[in-house]
Amino acid sequence: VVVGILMWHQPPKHKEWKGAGTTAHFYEIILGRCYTYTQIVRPELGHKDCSKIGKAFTNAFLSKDPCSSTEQDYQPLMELTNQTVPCNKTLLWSKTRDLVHDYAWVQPDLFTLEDTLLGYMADGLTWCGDPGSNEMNYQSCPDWRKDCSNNSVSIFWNTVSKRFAGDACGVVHVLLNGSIRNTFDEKSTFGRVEVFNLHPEKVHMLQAWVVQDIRTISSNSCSNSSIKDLEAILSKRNITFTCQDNYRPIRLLQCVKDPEHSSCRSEI
Ligand SMILES: Nc1nc2c(c(=O)[nH]1)N1CN2[C@@H]2O[C@H](COP(=O)(O)OP(=O)(O)OC[C@H]3O[C@@H]1[C@H](O)[C@@H]3O)[C@@H](O)[C@H]2O
Repeated sequence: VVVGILMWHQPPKHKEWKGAGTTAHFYEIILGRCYTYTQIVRPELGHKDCSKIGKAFTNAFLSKDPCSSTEQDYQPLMELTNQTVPCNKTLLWSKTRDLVHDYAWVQPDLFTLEDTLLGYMADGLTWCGDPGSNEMNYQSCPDWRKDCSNNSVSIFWNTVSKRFAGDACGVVHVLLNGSIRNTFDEKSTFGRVEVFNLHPEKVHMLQAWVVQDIRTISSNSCSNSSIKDLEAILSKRNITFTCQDNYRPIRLLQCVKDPEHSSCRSEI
């Protein structure tokens, strides 16, 4: 009888992956973030059924192969979290995660994906399930490079990024990193998903702000060859492209963290 009870108590056997496992207390975190967002951060969004949204989120990946995740898996969740971003207020980014959120924090009328309900709920978390169990796999989840690219987390970000770009209108902004060789990376989510889901009949301009690390020598990174590639893609899609080097408000934000740097000493 003891052996039977011990066998019965065996934790579910999950497949071993090379990435970190589901974030501990995942369900409680997304539920709490949903209530925080809808009741405190953006109450103007109106009532959302957070328990339904939480269930739709976990149902998107529980008991499913975490290497065969699809956009379809996330459709019920997407339908419960529709949100309109005002025209001219969409802010995309690539390889500038920290700086873009510092800037969005001081410019609350701009929306990065994290400033929408789904992005706010999922930011920084990991999650995956397992076909052989109805439990989350807290031990490991697929790594994008070492296991598979169609994993639960990557497909989620592709799906929500696609809708976020598709919903944009007016002038869209993107914050790019002028300190790396591929300032515009065609393989990034911005380059692969968002650029191609902007609707030319709604979005007439994409304005790029290219920022460089404050310690690197400032050169005109808007003339970077990868930026020319971005311009070519957009002109084929009938979207005007403009580029601004070291946009002053963002430069000032960088100087907050590095006030003694020579380029920060000019009069404000
Ligand atoms: N927490 C967030 N993650 C992501 C957002 C996002 O908005 N929030 N993403 C993607 N994303 C995930 O971040 C890394 C790559 O970033 P990184 O290599 O720095 O840049 P990406 O262009 O791939 O992605 C940023 C772009 O896509 C949306 C957001 O609206 C930005 O305009 C990759 O795993 C993506 O799946």
